[in-house]
Amino acid sequence: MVDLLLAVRGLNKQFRSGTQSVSVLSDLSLQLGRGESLALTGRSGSGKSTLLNILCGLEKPDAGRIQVLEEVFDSRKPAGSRQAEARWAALRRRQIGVVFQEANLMPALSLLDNVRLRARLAGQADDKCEDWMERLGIGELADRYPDQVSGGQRQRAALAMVFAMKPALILADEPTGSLDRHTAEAVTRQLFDLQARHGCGLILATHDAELATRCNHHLDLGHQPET
Ligand SMILES: Nc1ncnc2c1ncn2[C@@H]1O[C@H](COP(=O)(O)OP(=O)(O)OP(=O)(O)O)[C@@H](O)[C@H]1O
Repeated sequence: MVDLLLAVRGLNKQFRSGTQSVSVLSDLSLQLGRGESLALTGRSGSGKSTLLNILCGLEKPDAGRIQVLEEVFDSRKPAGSRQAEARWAALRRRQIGVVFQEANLMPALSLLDNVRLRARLAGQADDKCEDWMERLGIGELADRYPDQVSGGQRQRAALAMVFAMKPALILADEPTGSLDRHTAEAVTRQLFDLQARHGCGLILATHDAELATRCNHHLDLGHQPET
């Protein structure tokens, strides 16, 4: 039996703008085991990024229950919101690695120091950071600062940060979205290779149908109601 990493039940999320209410996620449930991968697909605006944000605690659902490892967040039994935020922050520091569209790099640190910092914050050794950067094809850019490299290179640095922290779960929003085909293929290989070696879970949002077929599971958010 697969060891469960993530279990989501009855997730609902609406956004309100003025008098209008837009339902983005409606009664959504999913499960992910250790070592499993899930592709989130769906038209633009179908809620992929919103779901990823909820799964790492950066966005609050209106209703639903989320279990990540041993931590449970249940809208019916709201703990103090500060306490819940602290538990989410601890998960993001050590267990959940996020690669979002806007790479989260510290502008005052070189790419390598960004990766090293991420490893240390997660309680990992930082001696493999240069190696991760090499494997992602940005080894030569180690001493550059985030504003001295391209968007795709920043995205790969963000991936190196996630690899260095050795999380239990990786959440990636269009991880190859700004890369050319050749680089995207190399980065994808590293991502799946890491996942297989460390047995972590992977959820990725993508518009790339071929990338989605490489995952164990596939969830199409396109059918979610719009209003
Ligand atoms: N803070 C917000 N306030 C109001 N509406 C929002 C907010 N964030 C997202 N939305 C809306 O929620 C819907 C889902 O957005 P989301 O970014 O999750 O979609 P997506 O599937 O990731 O899109 P894409 O493929 O274009 O990245 C969209 O209609 C978006 O406009």
